[in-house]
Amino acid sequence: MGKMDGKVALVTGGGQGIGRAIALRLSQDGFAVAVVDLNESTAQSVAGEIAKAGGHSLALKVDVSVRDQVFAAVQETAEKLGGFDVIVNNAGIAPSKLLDDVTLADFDKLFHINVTSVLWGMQAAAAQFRELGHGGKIINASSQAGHVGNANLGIYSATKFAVRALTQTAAQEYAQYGITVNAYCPGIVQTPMWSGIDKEITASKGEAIGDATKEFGSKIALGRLSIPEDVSAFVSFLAGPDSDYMTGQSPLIDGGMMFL
Ligand SMILES: NC(=O)C1=CN([C@@H]2O[C@H](COP(=O)(O)OP(=O)(O)OC[C@H]3O[C@@H](n4cnc5c(N)ncnc54)[C@H](O)[C@@H]3O)[C@@H](O)[C@H]2O)C=CC1
Ligand SMILES: CC(=O)C(C)=O
Repeated sequence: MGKMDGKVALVTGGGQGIGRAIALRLSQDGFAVAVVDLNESTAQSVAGEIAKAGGHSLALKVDVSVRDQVFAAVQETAEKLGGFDVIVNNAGIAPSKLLDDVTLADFDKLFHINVTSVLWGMQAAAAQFRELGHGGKIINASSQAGHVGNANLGIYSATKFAVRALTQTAAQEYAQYGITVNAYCPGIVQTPMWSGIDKEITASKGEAIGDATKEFGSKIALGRLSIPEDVSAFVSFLAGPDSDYMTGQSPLIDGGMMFL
């Protein structure tokens, strides 16, 4: 078993991609893990992987943009897994569009799923930590696109800047309760989300599928795209005791893409 035996974590968007890797890694670390996703079957499949490897898990179908559903998921997790110590607000979407083409419906959908959800997750986790009488860790998904505006992904970038703002504010407001709040900011991670972005951007420019990946990829100092496990290793650090003196931070895990 792992260093975090007896602790409980909830991971949103845990059914695939980065969230799946985080759920599996936190389980390896010893956490009991609630795998939360809008897609019930992928959440169940990841919970099944955890159980097969000898861990404890729970799959929950939740739309993270709906406050009551997020609060109910945190409560159910605490009751069924026997505590609550870490939330990873990872779920997100990344449709690409030029700014000129963005509608109010596009804007609202992106902000509700990528930002409002993080607010609900932080509120629900902080309330649960206080009810249980201890501190905890809140970990949010931002992006390199939360440090620099990305062409074709303008509103997505705005949501990820907003996640950094919420992370900094929550770190200040929740420190008095022993709660730390940090974010992770990956570059390109090879997941279904990134494949979708490449397809949309290349189609809009009349390029071949894969060209957007080549263009972004050529800027990575370490010479390779990242995989979900590059991110989950960092989230493991944020979820464990070695990050206890860190709060309000949103570091890049981008292979050196941002300083080139
Ligand atoms: N893949 C990449 O290159 C990067 C991703 N990120 C961020 O990392 C996070 C995870 O990304 P990926 O794993 O690549 O995405 P993905 O699209 O592969 O997986 C996202 C998961 O979130 C779930 N989800 C979407 N909307 C939901 C909702 N309303 N309620 C509950 N679950 C919902 C989906 O069903 C899916 O399982 C996102 O916040 C993303 O913005 C950040 C930087 C780079
Ligand atoms: C999707 C995303 O956040 C990227 C490519 O940084």
